[in-house]
Amino acid sequence: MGIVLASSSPRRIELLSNLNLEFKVLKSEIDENVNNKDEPFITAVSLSLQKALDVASRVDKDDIVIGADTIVVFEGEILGKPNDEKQAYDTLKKLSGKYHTVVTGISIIRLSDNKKITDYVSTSVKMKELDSEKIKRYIQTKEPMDKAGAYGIQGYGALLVEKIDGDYFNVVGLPLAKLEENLYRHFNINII
Ligand SMILES: Cc1cn([C@H]2C[C@H](O)[C@@H](COP(=O)(O)OP(=O)(O)OP(=O)(O)O)O2)c(=O)[nH]c1=O
Repeated sequence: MGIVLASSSPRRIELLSNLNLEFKVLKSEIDENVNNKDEPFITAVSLSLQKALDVASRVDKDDIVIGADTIVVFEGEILGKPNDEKQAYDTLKKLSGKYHTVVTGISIIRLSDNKKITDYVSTSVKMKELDSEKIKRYIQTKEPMDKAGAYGIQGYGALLVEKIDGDYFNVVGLPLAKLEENLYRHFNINII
């Protein structure tokens, strides 16, 4: 029996490593199709479950598999990862000076006893007013490209954020306290 993180995200791997938990990493191969008709948290939870199920089918049935998906929601619309610099610019322009919500869905599953636990965490983030020059310079750092909402709060993106209300780690991509709560309650795993 082991723990498997169904993710290729270096942020998630690093966050989980900080807890001194032994785990393997396996990347899921699902298509991340976002359906804007569902409530955003349903999208995040559903994608996290698809990632966990995909990886669970390739590991030991006794393994506990963790999947996560982070989305950025602005005025009810999901803002995904930008496909190009123009999209990154448009996303950051939208977020400038306003509040948005970062939602991470998590799924923890074990096929041997058919346990499938899902949960999510929302964090409210207020961006500073960003002028066009600042946005362009930020895009030049290349940081926005692989990130939901076109920014990374853990990097230069920290300089764009005015304040947050909620779990910081959720914004980075893995709500550690909520994850630990579920690992303890449903799988009897005690980290500290
Ligand atoms: C808002 C925000 C997002 N992000 C990242 C977290 C996620 O990695 C990414 C959202 O994409 P995800 O699809 O959640 O994750 P991923 O494709 O990077 O990795 P995998 O599916 O293999 O687990 O955006 C930050 O790193 N910092 C931030 O401040």
